[in-house]
Order: sequence, then structure tokens, then C-alpha cells
Amino acid sequence: MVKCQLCDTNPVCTKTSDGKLICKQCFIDRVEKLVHQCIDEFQLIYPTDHIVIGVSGGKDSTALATMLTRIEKRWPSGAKYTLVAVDEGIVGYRDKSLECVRWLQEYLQLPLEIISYIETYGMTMDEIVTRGGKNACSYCGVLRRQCLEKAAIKVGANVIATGHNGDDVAETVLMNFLRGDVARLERCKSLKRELEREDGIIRIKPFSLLTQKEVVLYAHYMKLRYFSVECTYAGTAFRGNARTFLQKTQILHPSIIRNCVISNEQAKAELKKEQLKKSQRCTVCGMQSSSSLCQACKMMNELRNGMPKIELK
Ligand SMILES: Nc1ncnc2c1ncn2[C@@H]1O[C@H](COP(=O)(O)OP(=O)(O)OP(=O)(O)O)[C@@H](O)[C@H]1O
Repeated sequence: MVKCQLCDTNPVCTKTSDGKLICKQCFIDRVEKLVHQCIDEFQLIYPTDHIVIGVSGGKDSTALATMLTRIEKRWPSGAKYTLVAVDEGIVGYRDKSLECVRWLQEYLQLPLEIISYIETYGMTMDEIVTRGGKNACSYCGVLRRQCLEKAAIKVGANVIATGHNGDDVAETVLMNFLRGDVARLERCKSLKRELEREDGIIRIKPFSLLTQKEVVLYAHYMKLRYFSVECTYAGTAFRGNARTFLQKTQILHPSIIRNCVISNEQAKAELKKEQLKKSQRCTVCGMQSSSSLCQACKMMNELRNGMPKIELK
């Protein structure tokens, strides 16, 4: 039996990105320390925070909620946590993944808030798709983001934590870079805590420096129950290219994900005045918006009037 290079006791289970052969227990300990260090170094969590963790039932957010709960026990910060799940109304997909969310709530014993598109917008995602419009992900991205904010406001939270991992962030950085979208590159900086909006809701991505592989292994070794089926409406044309490139290159250079995230973090963007959108309140729903009508209200109006501007693929 080859023994773990860290504890010299248990059998080896995996190889770290810096080439160490380690056991299951040391792996769990190592990634929890990495995420704790990231939270600490970039001051992502304050003792007075009430954090809602966006949980979809998928591997990333299931691992995130589990890890934040364990980190809080190992290195108490005093922050408070609530799970929030958005039910987009996708039959055969979200209803199944919500079963995993309910399992997670039992397992972690945290409060859970479920917010749905039907109660918020009067339409399910399935219905939005039948009414046509841009590609489904564009609608879902805007509406889900707003639902998470509404739920955070409802429970009195000031922070939203999501399970985006290093691969997700690096894909977004690469896509924005290839599109030449400097304003978006600036916005996808994931390792700084700053008041993004006037209503005080802060967004944090504590898994930004973990690779997808590390998250999957963590969820596996921790025996977490999660839903691994891809969304019925997933459309990933451009993102898919960035993903394939990063995954292929990562085999030869394991540190590229981390390097990509950190390089973008440290790069100083030259933003033109017109790229800096001033935030105001939507005149219809009152949520934060860059114009007098928020993107969610605009989309819902178009859908209700049968004139979606965005094509569904
Ligand atoms: N329906 C939802 N309800 C609440 N939070 C969500 C929901 N969908 C996504 N999120 C949040 O946004 C993050 C990124 O979502 P994305 O759709 O890119 O899925 P993912 O990378 O596969 O993550 P996961 O494995 O957690 O589903 C998730 O980790 C989660 O924190």
C-alpha cells in the first residue's frame, strides 16, 4: 500500500495539482484550508454577515454549503447562513434537484428558503421557453439572479454566496477577454468583496480558487447527495469552446485555472465612462437596475406581450 505523503498513515487516493500523493482525509482537510485561506486573505466573510447560499442541488453549491458550515465550525467567524433555492419551474429537472436541496437542508440543519419564478413572475421557465425569446440561459440568468436578491432581502441577508468554481470563473474571464468586453471582465472579478449595489447585497464566490475536479472529489469523498443531470435548456456554444480549451490545457498545466482567475483579479481595467453604468431603482418592481426598467421586468413584459427580443435556442 502506498501511503499518503502528508499523514504517512492512510492509503493514497489522489494527486494534488502540485504533484503530492495524498489520502481522502488529507484531501478534505487541504481543500477546506484552501477555501478558508481564500476567505481570510480576500476578507470575503465578516462576523456580522448573514449569508444566503444559493443552492441548486448540484455538486458545486452542495459542496459550498457543506464546506462553509464545516469551516464555520473549524474557524468560527460568527456569520449566519441561510440556504436559498430558486425553483425556475423546469419539470423533470428542477423538481428532481430540489429533492437534493431538501436532503442538504436536513444534513446541514440550516434554514431553507425556496423562491419560484411562478410566484415571482407569474411564469415558469417551461412556459417562458414555449413563448419564445432569446436563448433560455439569458432569461434564466437574469431572473435567477434577481430571485436570489429578492430572497436575500426577504430573509434580511447582506451577502449572496454562489458555488462558481475556478473553472467557471476562468471560462467567463476567457470568454470576456475573447469578446473584448472590458466592462464584463472587470465585473467578473470574483475575489473581492465590495458593495456591488446600493441595496447592500454583496456577492461572493468562495470556490474561485478551487478547480472543478477538486469540488467533485470533495463532494464524492464527503458522500454528499447531489443532482448531476444537465439542465434541459442548457446552451453553451461559446462557453463550451472556452471550457474545452481550458480543460485540454489544464492536463498539461494544472495551475492555469488558478493563474487565469488571479491574473484577471490583478489586471487593472481601463473603463470608459459610458461602460460604468450607474445603478438606480426599477420603476416597476423597485429592484436595483442600470436603467429605469430592470432587465427582468423588460424580459417579462416582452414575453407577456408575445414579442420576445431574444431568440430561444
Ligand atoms: N436554482 C438555483 N437556486 C439557487 N442557486 C442557484 C440555482 N442555480 C444556480 N445557483 C447558484 O449559482 C451557482 C452557479 O450555477 P450554475 O448554473 O453555473 O451551476 P453549476 O456550476 O453546475 O453549480 P451547481 O453544481 O451548484 O449546480 C451555483 O453553484 C449556485 O450557487
